[in-house]
Amino acid sequence: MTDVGLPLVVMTHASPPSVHARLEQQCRVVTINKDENIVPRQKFLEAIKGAHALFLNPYSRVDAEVLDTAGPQLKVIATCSVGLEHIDLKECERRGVKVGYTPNVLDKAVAELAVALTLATARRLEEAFQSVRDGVWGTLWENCLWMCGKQVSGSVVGIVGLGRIGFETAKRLAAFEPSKILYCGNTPKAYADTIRADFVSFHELLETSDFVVATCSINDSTRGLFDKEAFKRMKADAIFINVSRGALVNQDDLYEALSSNQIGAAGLDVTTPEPLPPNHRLLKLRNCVVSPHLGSATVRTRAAMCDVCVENIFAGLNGKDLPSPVPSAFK
Ligand SMILES: O=C(O)C(=O)CO
Repeated sequence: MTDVGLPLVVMTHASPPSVHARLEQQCRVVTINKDENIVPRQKFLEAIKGAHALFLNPYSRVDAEVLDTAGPQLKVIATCSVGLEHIDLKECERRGVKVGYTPNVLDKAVAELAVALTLATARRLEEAFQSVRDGVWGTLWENCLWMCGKQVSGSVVGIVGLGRIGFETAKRLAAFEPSKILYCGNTPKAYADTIRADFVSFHELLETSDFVVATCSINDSTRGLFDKEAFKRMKADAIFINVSRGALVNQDDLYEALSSNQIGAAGLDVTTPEPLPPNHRLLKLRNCVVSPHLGSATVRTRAAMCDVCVENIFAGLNGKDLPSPVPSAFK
């Protein structure tokens, strides 16, 4: 049987075999890049010509050029992410191309990573592992403050943006018995009462928290939120964690704050750019830990995200409403 009459789905990345198999029941599937994280732009443009659906990772920018290149038969774009800043949503809407994304299914995985990064940064785990490899473990207890870090219990935890991911993160950190949980954002949230979190201003949160955890989404009002001014307001031993987007942070200001010990340490799962070049000056700092944007990177969560994408693609190709559409408020 020939599959030439089937709609063409172009995927930017490899996915679990079961996801492929489901798509192949109804579509022709082309995977652009099976090995590398980020598809080079030219390769992406070449591959999408004639596509009816795009199945994207969040590193593939969709703009007018992409939509022109794909052609007018393009019906649906399914991004395997909750972040949408790589897609020109207005341009898609203008052309009648539906866009679906993957909220909800990744909240818990990102929250677990936020907790892991918080603990790894607070307990200096990267330095600690390295000290064992370097054979300097022997100094332990010659100085009882050797390799000492901070603990969450008894500390003030501040969550910037108590949305779905922020709430899941706060719930998990609550189990460590912080003295207080604070949060800030546009409006107080009723569900914050279940973890006894207090709504405060951004400035009060910065000035009071021992741990400042950024989980808010990126938009015009949060871009560059963590700048020189913000770091100046934080406590001298504050720990800053970012699992949202690198663009929330002015990285030069963060570097200054960390290298001058204006704040204690930072744990970043997101940076600008991504990947962060291995010789970047942030990576030379003892008090900065960086993971390679692993928030949703568990086998189960990635499979769930891919499943949502498949459902969005099938619905879009069949002219139906997407089960997980981008809300019109985001456009
Ligand atoms: O889905 C996204 O946008 C993420 O960044 C998850 O880590």
